[in-house]
Amino acid sequence: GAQGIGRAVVQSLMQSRAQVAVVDLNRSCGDQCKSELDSEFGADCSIFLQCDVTDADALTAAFQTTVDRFGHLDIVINNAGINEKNWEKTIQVNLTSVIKGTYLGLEHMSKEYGKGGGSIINVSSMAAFLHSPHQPVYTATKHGVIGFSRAMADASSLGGYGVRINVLCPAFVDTPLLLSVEHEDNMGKFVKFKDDFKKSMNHFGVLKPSLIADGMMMLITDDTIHGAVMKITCSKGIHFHTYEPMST
Ligand SMILES: NC(=O)C1=CN([C@@H]2O[C@H](COP(=O)(O)OP(=O)(O)OC[C@H]3O[C@@H](n4cnc5c(N)ncnc54)[C@H](O)[C@@H]3O)[C@@H](O)[C@H]2O)C=CC1
Ligand SMILES: CCCCC/C=C\C=C\C(=O)C/C=C\C/C=C\CCCC(=O)O
Repeated sequence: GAQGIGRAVVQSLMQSRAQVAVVDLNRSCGDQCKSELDSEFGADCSIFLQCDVTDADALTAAFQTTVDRFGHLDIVINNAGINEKNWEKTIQVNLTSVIKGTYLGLEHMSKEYGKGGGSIINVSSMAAFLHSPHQPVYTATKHGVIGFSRAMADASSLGGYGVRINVLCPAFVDTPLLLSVEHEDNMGKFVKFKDDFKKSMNHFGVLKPSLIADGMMMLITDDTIHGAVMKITCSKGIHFHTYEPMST
């Protein structure tokens, strides 16, 4: 992502000397991000690929271009997310593309395909632990990201893929996405709940994108973390969700 949480994560990755492909639909935002990265880190360390993640062929090509440019892939972050009145599109971006991005990441990193392993982080939300009236379809997609990612993490363990798969669930973060709550195009009929949504933001507080990047770097660098669901909130900071063990 060229803005918001994605932009903060790119900054942290590049400060850690990673080479990064920034994939985003928004060309002007991507060009600005690339020019900032070139000034700070040099032009060879990043590429910007304009791509709609819901276009399966374009996403496949973006992965291939990244591997062609940098030689191999170690980390995939499926971060794109929207909240739109067009709820089917919301599902395509927030869930279907996360699944596609995970499968493509595995094609390029899994030992099953003779590759060297890696790390995939899928971005969900604390909305997956609430059932607020402001965003039913957005909430459903974020539940879906957790279910899919945990199941794929188990598949990776069982199949010896050598790929860690984790989920990151932020509470409210100060990014342009929060502004969507004001717009009927985004909220549809739920726009009438916007004041309630803002009350919830005031109650729970709003996080800085840099803290989400810190959590992301923890998931990337700690190779003991696999199948985990990281939550980041104002009250508890970076912590992990705990699940009841399955009955035997
Ligand atoms: N901001 C918040 O309060 C929270 C955000 N999240 C999640 O974090 C992720 C990032 O969100 P933010 O940075 O806040 O949003 P943002 O709106 O600032 O950035 C999202 C980026 O995704 C890109 N994008 C949207 N549709 C795309 C598509 N079809 N193909 C490619 N790129 C596309 C946008 O151009 C934008 O650069 C999302 O998955 C969001 O659901 C989770 C919890 C809280
Ligand atoms: C109203 C729809 C807008 C959807 C897109 C905008 C914002 C997205 C926000 C989130 O994903 C986060 C949503 C809900 C969780 C927020 C806070 C919970 C904190 C719980 C706690 O601190 O214990």
